[in-house]
Amino acid sequence: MTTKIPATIVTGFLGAGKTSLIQNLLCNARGRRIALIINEFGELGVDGEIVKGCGIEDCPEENIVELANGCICCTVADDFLPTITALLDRPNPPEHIVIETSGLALPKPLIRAFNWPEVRTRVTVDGVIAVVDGPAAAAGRFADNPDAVDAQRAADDSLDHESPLAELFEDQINSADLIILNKNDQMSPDDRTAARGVIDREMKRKAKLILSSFGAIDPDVLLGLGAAAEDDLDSRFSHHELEGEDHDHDEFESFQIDMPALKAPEELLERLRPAIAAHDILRVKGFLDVAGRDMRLVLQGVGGRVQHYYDRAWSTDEPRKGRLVVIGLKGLDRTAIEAAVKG
Ligand SMILES: Nc1nc2c(ncn2[C@@H]2O[C@H](COP(=O)(O)OP(=O)(O)OP(=O)(O)O)[C@@H](O)[C@H]2O)c(=O)[nH]1
Repeated sequence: MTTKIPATIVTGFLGAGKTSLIQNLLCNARGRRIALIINEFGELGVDGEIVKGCGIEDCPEENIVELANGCICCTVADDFLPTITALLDRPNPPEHIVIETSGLALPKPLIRAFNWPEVRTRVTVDGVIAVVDGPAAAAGRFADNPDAVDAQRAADDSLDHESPLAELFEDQINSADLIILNKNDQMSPDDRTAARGVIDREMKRKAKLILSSFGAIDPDVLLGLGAAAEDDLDSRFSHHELEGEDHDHDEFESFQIDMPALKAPEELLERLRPAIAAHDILRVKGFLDVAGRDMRLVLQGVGGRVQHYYDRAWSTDEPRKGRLVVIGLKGLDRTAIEAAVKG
């Protein structure tokens, strides 16, 4: 009998901390040969670039495969299956595969893909890990707006739609074998109770919950769950399945802004923060060129929280191009946002 290669699926909403958790996992892999498949919603592969920028010894660049520009759940057959098959066919295949789904992806179609004949005999889903942005959950970001739901039902009582964020949250945590309540450093005891309350309310199956900051969790806890999730699909509730699995992310959109060189990061932050609030931008991330600095500036915005840091020197063979990806609910005013951010 051949042993199947274990695969771990990491899900969770935009900015919850999936990449941070995976970065920590790879840094502490202790010699395990892990391959990483990263999927992003925007065209620009930011997460893959960030992980590669860490130069983790145990995870050479060829072990990081990016699937940008779309959600893995919608491109399973075209993108995901060929990618994983190519990894398995390598002369020296990985010992473990980690898949970071985009923050907008539904995990269930991806888990289901592990039942495809060409994959089923060779890989098993060792576990689905859902990362939750603790402060956002505590603040009610993923809860339904009861007034909006009631108004929708009043207009059409066949509708049972929750907010897109609430639906995704429910689908993601109900697919999980392990839930990571992240950003613990930003939560008060009351926040922690509130965030746990939101999760408990939405959970329809049992999953262990662990608190973390920056996803710093021992790999032995994350890997080796032995869940075989592909055999256990029925216990993993999904809204979109009830609706016929048709899911084209039409509730969300993303676009890219090419940014000129900045004089200093602060000038951008002063423009960005009000733009995020005014346009209810869910996520901004990317790289920036700061005049007179040899280092590339990484910018990360999750809701109203914006962070920035220099991650590595620009290499001589790459253009010093600033680019930001902006993600929000459908209907973003691209022109106004671009004008506000560029200044
Ligand atoms: N304070 C704090 N910040 C965190 C924590 N985890 C992640 N972050 C920050 O939150 C931002 C988003 O983190 P990522 O790890 O990129 O989140 P993600 O889920 O991969 O984001 P997407 O891929 O865009 O969906 C970054 O600025 C992180 O540094 C945490 O535990 N505490």
